[in-house]
Amino acid sequence: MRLSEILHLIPSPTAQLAYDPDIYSVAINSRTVQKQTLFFALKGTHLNGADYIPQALTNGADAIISETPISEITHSFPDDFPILYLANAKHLLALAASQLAGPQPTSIAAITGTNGKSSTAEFLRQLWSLQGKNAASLGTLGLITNANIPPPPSLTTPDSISLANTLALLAKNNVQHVALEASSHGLEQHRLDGVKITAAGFSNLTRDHLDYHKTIEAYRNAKTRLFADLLPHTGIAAINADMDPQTVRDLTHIAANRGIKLRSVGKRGTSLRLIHHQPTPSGQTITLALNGEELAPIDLPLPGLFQAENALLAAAMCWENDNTAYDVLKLLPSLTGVRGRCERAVELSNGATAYVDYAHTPDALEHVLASLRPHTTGRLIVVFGAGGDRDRGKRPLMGDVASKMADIAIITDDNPRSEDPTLIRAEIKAACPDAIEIADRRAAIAAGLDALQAGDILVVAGKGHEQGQTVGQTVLPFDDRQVLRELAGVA
Ligand SMILES: CC(=O)N[C@H]1[C@@H](OP(=O)(O)OP(=O)(O)OC[C@H]2O[C@@H](n3ccc(=O)[nH]c3=O)[C@H](O)[C@@H]2O)O[C@H](CO)[C@@H](O)[C@@H]1O[C@H](C)C(=O)N[C@@H](C)C(=O)N[C@H](CCC(=O)O)C(=O)O
Ligand SMILES: Nc1ncnc2c1ncn2[C@@H]1O[C@H](COP(=O)(O)OP(=O)(O)OP(=O)(O)O)[C@@H](O)[C@H]1O
Ligand SMILES: N[C@H](CCC[C@H](N)C(=O)O)C(=O)O
Ligand SMILES: [Mg+2]
Repeated sequence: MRLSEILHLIPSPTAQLAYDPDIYSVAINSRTVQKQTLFFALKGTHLNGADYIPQALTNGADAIISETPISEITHSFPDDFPILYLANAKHLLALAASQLAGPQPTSIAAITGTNGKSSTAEFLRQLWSLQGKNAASLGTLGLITNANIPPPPSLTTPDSISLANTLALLAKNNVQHVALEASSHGLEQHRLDGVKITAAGFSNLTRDHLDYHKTIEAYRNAKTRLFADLLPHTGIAAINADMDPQTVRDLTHIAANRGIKLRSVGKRGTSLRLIHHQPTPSGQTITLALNGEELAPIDLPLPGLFQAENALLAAAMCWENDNTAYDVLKLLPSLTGVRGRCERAVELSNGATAYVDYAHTPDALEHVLASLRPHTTGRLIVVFGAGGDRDRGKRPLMGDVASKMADIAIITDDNPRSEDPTLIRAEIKAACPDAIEIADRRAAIAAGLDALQAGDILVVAGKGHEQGQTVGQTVLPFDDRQVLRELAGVA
C-alpha cells in the first residue's frame, strides 16, 4: 500500500509527498521496525516514540508519522524522506493496521464497562458456539478459540497492530464471530478504531483507573466512545439499564442522536427485564420478560446477580433480531462459569466452600460478597488486597466494602508491582481497621481456610485467573485456585 493511500484513510490529509514509498507494515516500537515499515512515533505515557526515530531509521523505516512536531525533532533525515506530523496519529495507525492486516471476522462484538467485560465476552462466545458458530473471545483471559493462532500480547485490549493481525488471522481461520473486550485505556488510545464492530455492549461504570483517566467524567467519555465513535449506527447496541444513571443517560443520548436502537437488560431493562432471581445451590433461577412478555423461569448455572446481568447482556448482543431472541435465551442454562469469576475452587468435608473471584474494584467486591451471602448459612470470609501502580483511591473503598460486607476480612498482597506492599495494605486497612493483615498471600489464604466452619464461605478476591504475582519486575508463579486446592489437600 502506498503511503499516500494510507494518508487518505483519514479526511483531508495535508501532506505533500516528494517520495511515496510502498508500505508493507506499520510499527509503534522502533525495535520491531523493518524495511518498508511506516513507523508511528507516538507520545506515550512514559516515553516519546520520537526519541526512538534514530533506531527506527537504522532498522529500515521507510516513512515516519510523528506526534511530535517535526521542528522539535533534532535528528536529520535523508532528502525527501517522508516524515509527517499528526497531533493524534493513533486513529490513523489503527486504520492503517487493519487495512494492511486484511479482512476481519464478519461479526465483532465489543464490550466495555468497569466490571464484567471478560465474563460477558466469554458468555457471548459460548452462546455463539452453542448456536454452532465458530466463535472466539479476546480480552483479559487471552484469546479463546479453537483456531491455532498465536495470542496477542497480554493486555485486555491489545494494541491496534496486534489486534488487526489477530482479527485477520481469525477470519482466515474461518472464525467469523468474535467477542472483544474494550478497555477504557484501549478506547482512549484508539486501539479499536480500525475494528469493524457490529455490536457493542456496556456493562457498568464505577470507580477504577482514575490514576490514568484522572476524573470519572474522562473515564466515562473514554468508554462511551464505543457507542459514540466506533459502533456504526446500524449495529447492535446493548446496555445494562441498572448501571449508574449518568452513564445510562449519556448512552441513551448518544443512541438517540445517532439513530441507534438500544437494547436494555436488567431489572430496569426493557428488552430483557430481570423480574426475579432466586439463588439455588448451583446458581440461580431467573424470571425474564422479553420485550414485555414474561417467560417461564430459566435455570442459570451461575451464582450471583452480577453473573445474571452479564449473561443477559451477552444474550442481548447475540440475537440478530427480536424473532431469534427466544432461541438465544433457551441457551442460557447451558452456559458454564468463567475461569476465576466467582469460581467454586474447593469444598471442604464440613460443607464450607471457597471461591476465587477477580474482584479488584470496590463495586466488584461489593457484588461478589453480596452474591455469595445468600449461599452461606454461616460467615462470609474474604481474603483480598489491591494492585500496586494502579488507582490508589480504590484501596480504602475496597477496605470499606470488606468491613461492611464480610464477617472476617483478611488483607493481603495482590500484585504490588513497583510499590511498597506494606503501604498498599495500610491504605486498605485505614478503612477496615478490624481486618487481619497477612502479607504473604499463601499464608493469608491458609488463614482464611483455617477459619472455615460448616456453612461458611471464603472468597479469595482480586487475582481470579492470574497465574503469577508481580512483585517489583518479577512475576512469581501464583494461582489462587491451585493454592486453595493444595492447602485444602484436594490438589
Ligand atoms: C499506560 C498504557 O496504557 N500504556 C500502553 C501504551 O504504551 P505507551 O504509549 O504509554 O508507551 P511508552 O512506554 O510511554 O512509549 C511511548 C512510545 O515509544 C515507543 N518506544 C519505546 C521504547 C523503544 O525502545 N522504542 C519505541 O519505539 C513505544 O512503542 C511507544 O509507542 O501503549 C502500548 C501499546 O498499545 C501498551 O502496550 C501500553 O500498555 C502498558 C503495557 C499497560 O500496562 N497498560 C495497561 C494499563 C492497560 O492498557 N490496561 C488495560 C486494561 C485496563 C482494565 O482492566 O480495564 C488493557 O487494555 O489491558
Ligand atoms: N456486572 C457486574 N457488576 C459488578 N461486578 C461485576 C460484574 N461482572 C463481574 N463483576 C466483578 O468483577 C470481576 C471481574 O469480572 P470480569 O473479569 O468479567 O470484568 P472485566 O471488566 O473484564 O475486568 P478487567 O477490567 O480486569 O478486565 C468479577 O470477578 C466480579 O467480582
Ligand atoms: N486489568 C486490571 C487488572 C487488575 C488485577 C489486579 N490483580 C491488580 O493487579 O490490580 C488492571 O490492570 O488494573
Ligand atoms: Mg477483563
